[in-house]
Amino acid sequence: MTATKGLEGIIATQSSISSIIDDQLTYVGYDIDDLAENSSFEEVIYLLWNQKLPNEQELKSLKEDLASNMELPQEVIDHLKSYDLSTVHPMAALRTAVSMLGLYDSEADVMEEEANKRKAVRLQAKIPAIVTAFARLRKGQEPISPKKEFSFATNFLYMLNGKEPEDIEVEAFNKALVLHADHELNASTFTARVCVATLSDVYSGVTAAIGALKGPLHGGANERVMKMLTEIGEIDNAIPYIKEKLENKEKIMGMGHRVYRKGDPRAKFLKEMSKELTKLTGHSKYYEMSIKIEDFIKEEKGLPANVDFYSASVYHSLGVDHDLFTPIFAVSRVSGWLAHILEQYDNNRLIRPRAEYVGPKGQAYKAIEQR
Ligand SMILES: CC(=O)SCCNC(=O)CCNC(=O)[C@H](O)C(C)(C)COP(=O)(O)OP(=O)(O)OC[C@H]1O[C@@H](n2cnc3c(N)ncnc32)[C@H](O)[C@@H]1OP(=O)(O)O
Ligand SMILES: O=C([O-])CC(=O)C(=O)O
Repeated sequence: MTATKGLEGIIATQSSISSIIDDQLTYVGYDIDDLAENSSFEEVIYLLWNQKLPNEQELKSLKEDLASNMELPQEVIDHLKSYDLSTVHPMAALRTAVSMLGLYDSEADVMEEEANKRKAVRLQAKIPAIVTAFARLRKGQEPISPKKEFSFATNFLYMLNGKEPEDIEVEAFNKALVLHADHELNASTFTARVCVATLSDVYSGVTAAIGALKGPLHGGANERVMKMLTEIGEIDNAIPYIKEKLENKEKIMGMGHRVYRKGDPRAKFLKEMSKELTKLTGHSKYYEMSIKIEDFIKEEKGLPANVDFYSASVYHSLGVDHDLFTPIFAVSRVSGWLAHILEQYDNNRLIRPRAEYVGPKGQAYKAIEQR
């Protein structure tokens, strides 16, 4: 038995949800380019959970279910208020609040398929409510209730900012949600599947996945991309800054990917949005800097930009606090986690790989006074 570091290239499960073949991403066989251009995030949620696109009635019903499940238990809001809001990272708050939601769901441990689907709707609806409630509470503002007539993307921006968003903001945010929704067996999705394969509950699976997404090598990279762009400050500083990082063997956030070698098909959409939105909001320098960094890293290291790279300047242009970038990733990716959790339950077997033992062998126990 020999271990493959980071399980690179290992096929760990079969799945009908999304695929990456020759650097192209599909959700249930639909090309991501097609979905990014045409679909609403709600359609994508339906697609991932049901392996088919919804008809008008099915979509209407899902939209109503989501909008009517966004209210949070008062206990969760009170709990958020009890944190030290000036220091707690929103991903840590989200991880804890999602775990807490399970305490107030009477079906939390009911393992029937229909009950799991109902919990999926509740989690998909309540995660944006947690993120926006946290964001408002730490600014001394009260959480805002969603509006039933609003789309998912509109409601998120409305609950965050307290005003109805512009069409261009909704369009960009909807597209970002579609692009981040699922990605085969990425680290957080794998975490969710490992967790529920023990027949643990949906809340445990999603809580575990949030923990995995939080790390800087995964979803946490988007916040760090913005930190990098802010530190660089001016376009002319970009290349010297990156050269120094590379000399110090530091990784450039938002660059590289375990699966994509030539390029991430989602990045072009985010790049285009970044160009448009940064221009509109007077933040073009972040787009210009990003281009320089992308070209330089491609040339020097042969590494492409990943989904986190241009999403940073997109969210910045939408006026989102930088530490909310990864929670926003979770708002979208939970749709994929839930699809994978349902798929795992549907054809479950405990996930339990082996380790190649490389430690010492044949040691004789010594009494403590002889060590
Ligand atoms: C939504 C997502 O999760 S997308 C990924 C988000 N993460 C990031 O953007 C963080 C930065 N990127 C990375 O750390 C990596 O590219 C990963 C973790 C995403 C993928 O990594 P892997 O394919 O496993 O590559 P690994 O980390 O083993 O690196 C292989 C080589 O490429 C280099 N490399 C990989 N990514 C980068 C990077 N972003 N900057 C500089 N060098 C890099 C490594 O230093 C290493 O070089 P070496 O062989 O000379 O030591
Ligand atoms: O797939 C991965 O390794 C990382 C990820 O989640 C993504 O790119 O969306």
